[in-house]
Amino acid sequence: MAESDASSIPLSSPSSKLDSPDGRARHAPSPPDALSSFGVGAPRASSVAGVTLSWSDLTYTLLLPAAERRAAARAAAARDAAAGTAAEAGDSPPASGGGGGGGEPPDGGAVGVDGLDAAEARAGVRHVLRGVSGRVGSGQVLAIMGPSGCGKTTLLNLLAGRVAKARTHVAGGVVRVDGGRREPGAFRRLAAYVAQDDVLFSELTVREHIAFAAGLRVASGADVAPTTAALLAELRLTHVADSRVGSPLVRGVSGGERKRTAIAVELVAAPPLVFLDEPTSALDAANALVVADRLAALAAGGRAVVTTIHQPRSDIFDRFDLLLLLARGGSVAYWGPAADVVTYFAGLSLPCPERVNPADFIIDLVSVRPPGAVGAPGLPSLGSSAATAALPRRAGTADAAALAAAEVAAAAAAADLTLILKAARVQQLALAANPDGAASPTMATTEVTMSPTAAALADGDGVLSPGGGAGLGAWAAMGRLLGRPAAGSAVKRRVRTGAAAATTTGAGGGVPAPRAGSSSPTVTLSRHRVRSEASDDVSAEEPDILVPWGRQFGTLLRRSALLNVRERTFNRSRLVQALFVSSFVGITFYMAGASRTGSLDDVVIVGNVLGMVIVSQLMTATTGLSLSFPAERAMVLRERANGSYGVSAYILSKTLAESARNAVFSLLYSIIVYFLLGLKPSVVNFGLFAATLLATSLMGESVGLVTATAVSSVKAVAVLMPMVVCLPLLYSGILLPPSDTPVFFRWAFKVSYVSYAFAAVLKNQFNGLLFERPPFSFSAGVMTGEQALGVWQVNTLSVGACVGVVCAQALALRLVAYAVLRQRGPRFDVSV
Ligand SMILES: Nc1ncnc2c1ncn2[C@@H]1O[C@H](COP(=O)(O)OP(=O)(O)OP(=O)(O)O)[C@@H](O)[C@H]1O
Repeated sequence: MAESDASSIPLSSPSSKLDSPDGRARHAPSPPDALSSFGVGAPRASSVAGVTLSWSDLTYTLLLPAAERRAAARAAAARDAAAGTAAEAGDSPPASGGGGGGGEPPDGGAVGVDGLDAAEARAGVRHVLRGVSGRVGSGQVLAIMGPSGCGKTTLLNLLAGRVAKARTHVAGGVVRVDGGRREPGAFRRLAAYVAQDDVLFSELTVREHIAFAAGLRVASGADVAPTTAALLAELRLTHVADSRVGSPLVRGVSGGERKRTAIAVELVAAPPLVFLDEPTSALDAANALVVADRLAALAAGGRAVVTTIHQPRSDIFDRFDLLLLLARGGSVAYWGPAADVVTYFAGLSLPCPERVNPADFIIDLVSVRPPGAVGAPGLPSLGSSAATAALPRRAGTADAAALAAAEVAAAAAAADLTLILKAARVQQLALAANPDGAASPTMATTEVTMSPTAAALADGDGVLSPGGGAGLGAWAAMGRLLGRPAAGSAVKRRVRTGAAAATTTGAGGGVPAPRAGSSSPTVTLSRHRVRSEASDDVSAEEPDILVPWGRQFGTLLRRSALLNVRERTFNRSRLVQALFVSSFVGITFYMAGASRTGSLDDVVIVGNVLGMVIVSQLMTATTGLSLSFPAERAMVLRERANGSYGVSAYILSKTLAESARNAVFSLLYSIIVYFLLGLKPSVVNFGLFAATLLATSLMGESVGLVTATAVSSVKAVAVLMPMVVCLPLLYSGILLPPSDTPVFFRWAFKVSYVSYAFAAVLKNQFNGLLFERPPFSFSAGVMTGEQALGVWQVNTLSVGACVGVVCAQALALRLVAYAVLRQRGPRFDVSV
């Protein structure tokens, strides 16, 4: 895309929020730059570097899956057919001017009742964002608002560089930092991203969360404590600093404190840009207000804050400096000072009734869609209505803004909300594209006359509806909301229009047209696959990590160890498992290993018991990690996305911490089983037995880790788990020897990790034993333990070698987990 510099975007109307009604410090007078034309958010004395984020013409288009494409095409065809029927019946409203009938709307702004317009349906795409421009600077809080599904999160993610890599979408437009294109790695150091769902460890305290995050991201270790203390104070968390965060099942800090902890954790590296997705969702009013206050305080500290928010209370809305209001379909309905939005819509003959929360009012405005909205049969499209058809068009000149302004008035005269919002957007784009417009964003007022039809519509008397009947209620409600005069009366309205155009001169004016050869992504829809060329531009690198590997490893090891100690329920379960299973096995087969009669039964029983010991160790370790890791995966993704550490530091620290915990429980289990079973009374043999069980645990955990990293669904992991344990068990020799297995499966004994662990415990027990008589014959004499091992046909390796193979396999699987985690790591589309 030919890059237009959004930093030159002039703003629609000046206002000042220097003195807030509640006396809170808001904004110092701003220098006369483009931002200051909003009259808000001048840079303040701050602890972080100042930054300006600007974006222009952002688009986000979903490439529909084949089934959805077919359904959408069928719906479009049905609409076309209905439109043809209606046109033949002379059913179109007079103002349509041929623009309806399901024809492709200009500007891509039309959205049908099912969320897709006809053009989108035919193209097999869905526009989520359409040409969104804006700007935010240090000291400002920008709220992105709009109805559910309008693209708020998508826009936030685009701005934050957090749109996940996928071939199912195409992003277009340009985002700039301080006027220049952003470099993904560097940008992630500038920007904090607080997701809607808090990803925190329930067992850690608020202070520990911040301190560990600081340990991983603050360049000097000596700064960790002061950074933690400062953030606790800044986010008003000092009073709960040493409280556990908790979870839905374990009571911890309040929802607001939890959210503020999640914010604090992201702020440890003092990023000048903060992105938050719905930070007040799921909070009660009081907590939501505290969070909003903290966002204002963050801005007051010199940060630029961008947040999505659904329908804030008026006192929360008051904390916002800038507002970007998205309408259904991802078009901009308003962009400018939050304080001016009510005036702005009032100027478009859409006044906010008294005692109505402005946030509710504007969301209702952009949420209500009349029946058969633009693009549906019989409705006019912008630029084709009779009211605007005669307007002069001089493409590429500053008249575009004048034209847009006139269209606003025409739309208001037609009382067509969709057209009003759309025309207003075009007008804003026209102003935005005019580099000289900063000097002249003033709005003039124009008298327009509402037709009786329009007035009737506005009155919501239930008689007339633009779509010809269905969905009257929405318009009636809108009429009541607007409190318009009675039907049939021609009413003079003062409509604010973009007179800026009259004073706008110079190149660059006009609505930005699609640019040939621009960076707008190419979308190729083929029968078999959907491909986006732009989406190949993906950040595959680890974001730059701020601290050295040693500190990453040390901090993660301490955190893992602390978490292991704090996981009381899990630890108790493991203790119960170790005590009970070992005790029951040991008591049931008491002193079985001490028998030297050489009876076949005795030998087989000892082998079976040892096999069961191995399997129980394996199952405990495998299921434990595979079911606990998915919760941690979200944390790993979040922390890797913000450049906290690399996968190697994570895997190694996790392995060491888990091994230490395993060693404790494994040793306990080994002691009880070994002595109750009466296995060989030798320290060396006990050591080898305990080492085999520990290696088996590590192997089990490795299997669980690989499965849990490769498969994201916990249910799928639970289903796969028996397979990854049972198949190696099948070819271990515990159930049947290799000679009784089909020839083509015998190789499996050579790779089955269970077979090596089993061989190790068997050899450890039987090697060197002497039985009174051979177990398999009635002949007299002495039989050796080595001969007894023939029952299971185990391999010829030594005990130590078998343990070594299990450890090597465990290590290899950790490397696989490393590779999978790296490959599955955060990968973002950085095409804008
Ligand atoms: N990767 C994707 N795959 C499928 N649909 C997507 C994808 N990204 C966005 N969408 C769709 O785009 C639309 C906008 O989504 P988005 O999450 O941005 O909306 P939102 O305004 O934040 O909604 P809400 O307020 O409900 O969270 C939704 O209809 C969503 O389903």
